[in-house]
Amino acid sequence: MSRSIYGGAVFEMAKQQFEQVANHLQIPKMERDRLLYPKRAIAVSCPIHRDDGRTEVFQGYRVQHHLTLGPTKGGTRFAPSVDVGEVAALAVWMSWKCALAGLPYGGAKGGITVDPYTLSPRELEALSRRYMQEMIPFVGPHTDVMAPDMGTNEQVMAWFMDTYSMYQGQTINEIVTGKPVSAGGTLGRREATGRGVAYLVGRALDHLGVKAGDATAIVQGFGNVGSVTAYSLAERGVKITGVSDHTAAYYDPAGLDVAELQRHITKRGQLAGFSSQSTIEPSDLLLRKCDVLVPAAMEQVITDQNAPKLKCRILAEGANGPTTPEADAILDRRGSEIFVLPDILCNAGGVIVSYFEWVQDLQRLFWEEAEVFDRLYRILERSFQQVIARAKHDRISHRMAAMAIGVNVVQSAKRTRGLFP
Ligand SMILES: NC(=O)C1=CN([C@@H]2O[C@H](COP(=O)(O)OP(=O)(O)OC[C@H]3O[C@@H](n4cnc5c(N)ncnc54)[C@H](O)[C@@H]3O)[C@@H](O)[C@H]2O)C=CC1
Ligand SMILES: O=C(O)CCC(=O)C(=O)O
Repeated sequence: MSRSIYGGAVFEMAKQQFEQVANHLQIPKMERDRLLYPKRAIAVSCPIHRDDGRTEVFQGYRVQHHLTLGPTKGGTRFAPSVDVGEVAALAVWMSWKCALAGLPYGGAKGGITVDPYTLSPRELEALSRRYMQEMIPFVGPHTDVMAPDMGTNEQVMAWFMDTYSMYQGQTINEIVTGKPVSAGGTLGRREATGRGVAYLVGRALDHLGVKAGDATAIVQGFGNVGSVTAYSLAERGVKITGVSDHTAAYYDPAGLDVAELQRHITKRGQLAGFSSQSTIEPSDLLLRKCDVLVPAAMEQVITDQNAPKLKCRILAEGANGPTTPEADAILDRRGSEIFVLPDILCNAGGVIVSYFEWVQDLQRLFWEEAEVFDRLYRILERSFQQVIARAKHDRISHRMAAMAIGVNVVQSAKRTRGLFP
């Protein structure tokens, strides 16, 4: 690629990971740009009226990585960090994630550069609707299907679906996933990512011969992924000793009450103010001793600075891209000390159940919750087994194995369709 619009540390990280796996797979140089660089990137300006009467314009993006296997699929992030590079990296990771799980999708991701915590509910609705309105020419149930990510939720998905449907003159549920059940969503999507993380942690504990009832876990981020992961791990008997969000971090070796934490969040909207006794420095949280460490917030929180000091047995990546390549190299050197569940495997529960939601919407035929989770766990189990086997066979890390499987799927589909070069 001569010059690209994709810059920044997060895209560099996705690129570095891809180059490593491409070297391992001996992918010819001329094929690499085709696999890595996104098909399309859309940038839009979203003006809204603020509650104080001002007009403010927010920048929005959507990056569609490849359309080789079907429509593109991925979440929409509302966060101050959002830029085209971050969104592109997340779209690339979505592609490897969908391919590893065997879903008929390419990856996409979108977002708005905004701190959603500073918006009133009316402003959030106006911005969500304006963003979808601007995206209408570029998305569709068979082109690109959005879903939630950081800073967005079921309500935002309902506004997206409603805005798109109003412009089409009919209800089109299948334009987004992660909707409320009352607006054509599926049972289980809200919990899918966190329950998937907990399922895979259970499998990793089995692998290490550790009983869930003897294990402890620390979870960074207490939003959709973090809170459901904490809850589901606690249900499996794991003691939750640490949690954090963007406002506070708590650690108690005796265990924290996840239901209490959830009630506090529902009331206050943030973890701050939960307890004065167990409060600790957020940066310390990741370094506390535990069996399972779950980063479930931002990218690049496990770095070359803290990777040598991690005291966990399992690193379960609920977040996308929490571990930098430099940290990965350190974890590799630490060998079997830390069992890594890489992001594209660990947090795939969300997009897998999104796929189920899309299928149900297209068919207008809805499943029982038990069927959703039974099918989810079967796919996760297959992916887990494939990653473990590939890592062992090729003598590579779990991340490289997961990516190798995903990249191979996309590469072979491109070759078969004749889209290369
Ligand atoms: N929502 C989903 O279905 C999926 C989300 N993910 C990934 O999981 C991660 C979290 O996403 P969601 O839970 O959906 O977002 P969310 O918006 O529901 O929650 C994010 C959480 O992270 C916390 N947070 C933000 N900055 C932080 C910081 N500096 N330190 C500690 N906590 C911080 C927030 O306070 C909040 O508790 C992201 O990386 C996202 O891309 C991955 C797969 C699916
Ligand atoms: O549910 C989806 O379609 C995508 C979820 C997502 O954004 C992710 O897996 O990172």
